[in-house]
Amino acid sequence: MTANASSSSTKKALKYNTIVVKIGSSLLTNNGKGLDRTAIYEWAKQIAKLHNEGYQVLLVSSGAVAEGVVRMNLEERPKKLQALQACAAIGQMGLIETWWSALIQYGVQSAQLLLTHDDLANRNRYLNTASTLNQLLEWRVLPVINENDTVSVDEIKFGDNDSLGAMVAAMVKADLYIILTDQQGVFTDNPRTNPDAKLIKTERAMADYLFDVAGDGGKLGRGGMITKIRAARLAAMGGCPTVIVSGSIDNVINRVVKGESLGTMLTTNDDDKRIAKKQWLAAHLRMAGRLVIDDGAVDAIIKNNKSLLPVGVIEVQGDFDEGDVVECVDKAGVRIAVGQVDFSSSEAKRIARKRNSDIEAILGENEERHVMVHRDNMAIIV
Ligand SMILES: Nc1ncnc2c1ncn2[C@@H]1O[C@H](COP(=O)(O)OP(=O)(O)O)[C@@H](O)[C@H]1O
Ligand SMILES: N[C@@H](CCC(=O)OP(=O)(O)O)C(=O)O
Repeated sequence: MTANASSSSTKKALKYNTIVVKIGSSLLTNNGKGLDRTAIYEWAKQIAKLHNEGYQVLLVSSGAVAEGVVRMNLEERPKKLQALQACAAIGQMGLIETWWSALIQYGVQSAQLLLTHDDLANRNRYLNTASTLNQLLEWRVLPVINENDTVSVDEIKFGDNDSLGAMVAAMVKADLYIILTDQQGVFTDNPRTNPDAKLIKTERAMADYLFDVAGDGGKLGRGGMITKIRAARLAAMGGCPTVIVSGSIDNVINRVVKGESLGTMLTTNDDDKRIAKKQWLAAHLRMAGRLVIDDGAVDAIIKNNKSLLPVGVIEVQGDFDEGDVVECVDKAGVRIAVGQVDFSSSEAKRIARKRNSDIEAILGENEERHVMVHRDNMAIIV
């Protein structure tokens, strides 16, 4: 991300440059009585301080539905999707108005971004979103992000803001993702039901046992600890560590950013990045296209852990861009792998079955790409 010129000298000394802070419904809402404005003003103060010190802070804020429920005097969170969406539309007004008023007190201008999963999965929309975010950060405007609940249905929704925050962290190459919640961090069991549960201070985001200890959320939030662990893994894929911590601790955001050990730190390293990427690919539901590959390519991928080269591609199906996730199937149509393709579908069609030495002649001089799907960007399925 582009740094603000005036703050670049400060930034060099900072441990973290770009930070995504996510605040969940269970914290933002005053025990079901609408937005906790006092708490929001307190977090705004902390965030503004970091922003004014030269950090790039992005905020992912839940709370729209919970605020909508209160504004409509409903007894409880509705079950029907359209009523939830309507509540979100009502509550989002209050949410963004509160954040704007709180941040502007400290001279921090803010902007609202409402995103869906599709906006980040579709390459064109991803690039548009990324360039808007870039422009806002360059102007030193603080993005306040929530899911676009109006258009979110199963297929295109994040379902929880924990993963939305992680995707944003990956997009801006954040160096820290902070999830504020209503517990001290991740415990060895749900602390609501087990008073003997112990706080986990630090762990690899990819540690599998975390899924065994993480349970569901409370009444107002939805995802619970499971979605936070999943989100930390998504962030890990981009090399970004996650801290899950209580939003009620005094000056918590600044203290975590300054390196104090609070809550649970979920770390990542290069190996974990690779594992997380492969898991993310394997979990991908919507394929942008399909590459039919020959037997030699199947062997190279499965037995020899090689990348897929254009020469092994028999047929290219679908309309996709460079970087999209496609499936690789054998001649019988059996899925062998999924991966991020290095060429658009129109380019891929022109170089299918061609040797690497022919690619420059087909796609133009100085063409440096020669791998259809790199093994680091591929998850083997069989
Ligand atoms: N192992 C665990 N450690 C901590 N909290 C847990 C654990 N398992 C389940 N939880 C639950 O997750 C809740 C936080 O998730 P959630 O209610 O979705 O909050 P938010 O609105 O902040 O996203 C906690 O209140 C707690 O009841
Ligand atoms: N977009 C929804 C977010 C719901 C949600 O995921 O909440 P949480 O699990 O508390 O972060 C809202 O603003 O109400």
